[in-house]
Amino acid sequence: MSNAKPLFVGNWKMNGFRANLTEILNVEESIAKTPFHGDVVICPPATLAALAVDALKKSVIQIGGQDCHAEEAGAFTGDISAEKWKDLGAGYVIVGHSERRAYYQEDNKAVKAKSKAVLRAGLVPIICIGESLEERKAGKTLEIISAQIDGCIPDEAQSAPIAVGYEPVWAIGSGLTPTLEEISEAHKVIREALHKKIGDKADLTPIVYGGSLKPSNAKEILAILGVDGGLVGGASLKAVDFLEIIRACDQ
Ligand SMILES: O=C(CO)COP(=O)(O)O
Repeated sequence: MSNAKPLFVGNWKMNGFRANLTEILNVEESIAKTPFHGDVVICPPATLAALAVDALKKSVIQIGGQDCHAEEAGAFTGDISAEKWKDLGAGYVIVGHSERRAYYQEDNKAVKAKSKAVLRAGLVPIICIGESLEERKAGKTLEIISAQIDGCIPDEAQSAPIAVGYEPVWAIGSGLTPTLEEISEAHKVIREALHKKIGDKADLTPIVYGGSLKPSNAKEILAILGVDGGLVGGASLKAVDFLEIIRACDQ
């Protein structure tokens, strides 16, 4: 942890059906009772987002988008702008996820434009960064993640809240995670790079870890200084597992 408010994000990706929302509702009460003073966000597929906002209206769980278009509106078939997420009642939007970078060729410049759009709409961007396996093997991890922070964080972040997700690409969905020392080192470097971009506000910005985070490894990873929560994929689809990860946070 750092001085930032803890944040847990369940990124369902292109998974889940209505039934999964019912499951979340069933454990929502437990999340509310958990002695944890952070934010909990679920980012379901767009088809479930409106249902999720309604179902979770009175709950402590907020809804987020998984991506957005950089423009406010227009002829962009299939896309969703940050303003649409805001209109729906979402509080957050994930931008720059490695799957978007890999499958839709989104580079740091595109991620910066999307981050700007989310801030323009008055929402919190969860800006994702992380090295590939090749970059880690070549000893370039710290250099890459610093450059991603430098390239993705817009000036507007100096005066509005953001969150950063550190997700080593090779750890996503693989069951593999970096060592605790490697995670600690990465978060330290990310915070330093953030300082250069947004000054002391970096100390209050949640930097969350993602990549094969699950109930069995959550406690040790969340105990690392500078890890302010989790960005959870697979394990967030099982509400009880997501709850257990949140409970592993010592706040
Ligand atoms: O990509 C992720 C969350 O955005 C992490 O996915 P997993 O938790 O399934 O590894």
